[in-house]
Amino acid sequence: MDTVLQLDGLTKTYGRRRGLAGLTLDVKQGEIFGYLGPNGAGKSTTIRILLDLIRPTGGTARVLGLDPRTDAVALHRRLGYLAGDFVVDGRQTVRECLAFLGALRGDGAGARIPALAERLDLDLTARIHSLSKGNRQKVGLVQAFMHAPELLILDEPTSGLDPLVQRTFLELVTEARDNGQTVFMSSHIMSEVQAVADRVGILREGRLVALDRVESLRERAVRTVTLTFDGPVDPAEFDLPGVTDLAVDGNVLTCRVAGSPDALVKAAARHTVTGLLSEEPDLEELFLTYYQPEGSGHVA
Ligand SMILES: Nc1ncnc2c1ncn2[C@@H]1O[C@H](COP(=O)(O)OP(=O)(O)OP(=O)(O)O)[C@@H](O)[C@H]1O
Repeated sequence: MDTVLQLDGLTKTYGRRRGLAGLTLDVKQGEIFGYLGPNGAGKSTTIRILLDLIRPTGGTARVLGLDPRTDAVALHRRLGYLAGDFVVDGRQTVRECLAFLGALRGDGAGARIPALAERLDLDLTARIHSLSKGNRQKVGLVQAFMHAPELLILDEPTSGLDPLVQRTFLELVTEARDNGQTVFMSSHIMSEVQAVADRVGILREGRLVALDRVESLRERAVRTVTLTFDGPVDPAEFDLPGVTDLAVDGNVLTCRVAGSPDALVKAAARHTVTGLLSEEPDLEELFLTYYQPEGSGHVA
C-alpha cells in the first residue's frame, strides 16, 4: 500500500514556543486517519507544514511522495484542504465562490457542487458574509471535496456543524475512503473521530503519545458492566485482574472492566445470570488520560 503522508522527525518552534517536537508518522493510501489532541497540541502546525503554509524547523514531510516545499503547485492540485479558519471573499454568493474555485480545480469539480451543497443543506444563493460559522464551514467542505482529490486534509472539519450535518460529513468521508481517497482529519473530540477513523494518532504538547487502530483502542478501553443473578453473589469471586469499582447489591453486581471481559464472564457463568448490560467502552475517557499535561501522572 502506498504511503500518502510520511513525516519524519518533524519539528517546529515558534521562537521559544514549541509547535512540534519530533513527529514521525506514516499515513497509508485509502485510510481515514484521525489526528487528535487538545488545543495547542500542534495539530494545525502539522497541517500547515503539509501545505507549505509554514516551514518546519527540522525533520522532513513527504505528501503523496512529494516535498511540500518544492512541489506545492503539483500537490495542491491533488489534495483538498479545509483550513481551521476557512476564509473567502464575503461579497460573493456561495455559488460564485464555489464556481470560481471549481474552475481553478478543473477535473469536473464544478459539476459536483450542486449535489454536495444539497447534501450539506447549503444555500448556494446566500452571500458569504451573511453565513453563520456552520454554513461557512459547509462552503469549506464543498471546496475540499469537489474535485475528489487523492488526499483530503481537514483541520477541525466538524467545528460549527450541527449533528445532522456532522453525520452527512462522516458519510462523505467514508465514501471518499471507499473511493480510494485518503483522509487526514484533525479534531479534539474523540467521539466524532471514532465513528469513521481507521487509525488515530494522539498529539500532546507537540509529541505523538498514542498511535493505534480505533479497534485496538476500544479493546483497551474501560467498559461498565452490570450483571443480575438469580440469587446473591459473593463480591470476592469477582475480584479479578482488570475489574475495578466492584459493587454488589443483593443480586446485582456492577463494575468497570479494562480490556477483555473474559475473566468476568467466566466468573459470572458459575451462577445463573438473569441479566447482562455492558456499556460501550468510553474512549473519550481513555483519551482524556492521554490529554493530561506532562508531569500529571499519566505515562503514555
Ligand atoms: N504563529 C505562531 N506563533 C507562536 N506560537 C504559535 C504560532 N502558531 C502556533 N503556536 C503555538 O504552537 C503550539 C501548537 O499550536 P497549534 O495551533 O498547532 O495547535 P492545535 O493542536 O492546532 O490547537 P488548536 O486546536 O487550538 O488549533 C501552541 O502552543 C501555539 O501557541
